[in-house]
Amino acid sequence: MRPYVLINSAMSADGKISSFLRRQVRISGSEDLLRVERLRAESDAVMVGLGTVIADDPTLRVKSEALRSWRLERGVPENPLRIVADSRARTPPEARVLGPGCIVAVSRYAPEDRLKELSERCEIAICGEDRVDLRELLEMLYRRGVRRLMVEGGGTLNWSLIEQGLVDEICVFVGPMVIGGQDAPTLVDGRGFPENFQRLELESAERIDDGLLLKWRVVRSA
Ligand SMILES: NC(=O)C1=CN([C@@H]2O[C@H](COP(=O)(O)OP(=O)(O)OC[C@H]3O[C@@H](n4cnc5c(N)ncnc54)[C@H](OP(=O)(O)O)[C@@H]3O)[C@@H](O)[C@H]2O)C=CC1
Ligand SMILES: Nc1nc(O)c(N)c(N[C@@H]2O[C@H](COP(=O)(O)O)[C@@H](O)[C@H]2O)n1
Repeated sequence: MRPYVLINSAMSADGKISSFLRRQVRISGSEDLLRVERLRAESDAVMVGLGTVIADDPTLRVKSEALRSWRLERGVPENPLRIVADSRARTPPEARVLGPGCIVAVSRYAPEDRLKELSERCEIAICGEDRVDLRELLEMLYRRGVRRLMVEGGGTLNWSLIEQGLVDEICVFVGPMVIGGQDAPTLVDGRGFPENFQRLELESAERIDDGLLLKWRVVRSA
């Protein structure tokens, strides 16, 4: 058993989630950021890959005091669990995502000294031989009570999850800009499907913040 998995992302009109500099680009408008904040608050855990930690240094916490109180009233911690997929335990010790409530998922390939240092700042979960085994990780999270997992990118992690059939829903805010660049990260990177592309079913399309919020359901092949 695994949690319900929702990818949330913001991309430019040309499908980029950042520029070729791979630094955080503000694509969402204020209304979309509020929506993302609510999605975080409604999730049991929020996950990113190491690439996003290095590029964006996200907190992955719920910033709104009202939403944190809303969670507490429901008997859950102020913030969802924060998960980083990081096969070789390269998360910088000063990364803002670390601290109580953070799990760094590593592979058995992760060096002992890095694990020792990181384990002072977060919980470590070992899943997979040379790369984080995402299915194993999701099953472990389910056993720990995670029923709804929000994935906040980037394109490499999104690809692995989609390729392995581990995603249920994709929410994308398409912002009013062109970023361009053949090396700029896109919503889904990785190797890509040569054929038999992952099919999606459009659930809704809504105009917000001078952009478009698209919600897609991932179609399971029979
Ligand atoms: N606009 C938006 O909504 C968002 C934009 N971004 C942007 O995306 C860019 C970062 O993208 P990207 O580098 O792809 O980052 P990811 O967050 O996808 O992290 C990728 C890394 O995760 C690690 N990882 C561990 N296990 C796996 C696995 N099974 N499958 C895939 N990856 C795994 C890998 O490192 P290792 O092999 O060492 O484990 C991999 O290099 C930045 O520019 C950031 O600003 C990011 C999030 C949202
Ligand atoms: N929804 C959304 N819109 C954008 O324009 C973005 N650049 C991102 N990036 C994601 O948001 C995370 C920031 O997290 P914190 O607010 O610092 O906790 C970042 O890591 C990306 O996942 N998202």
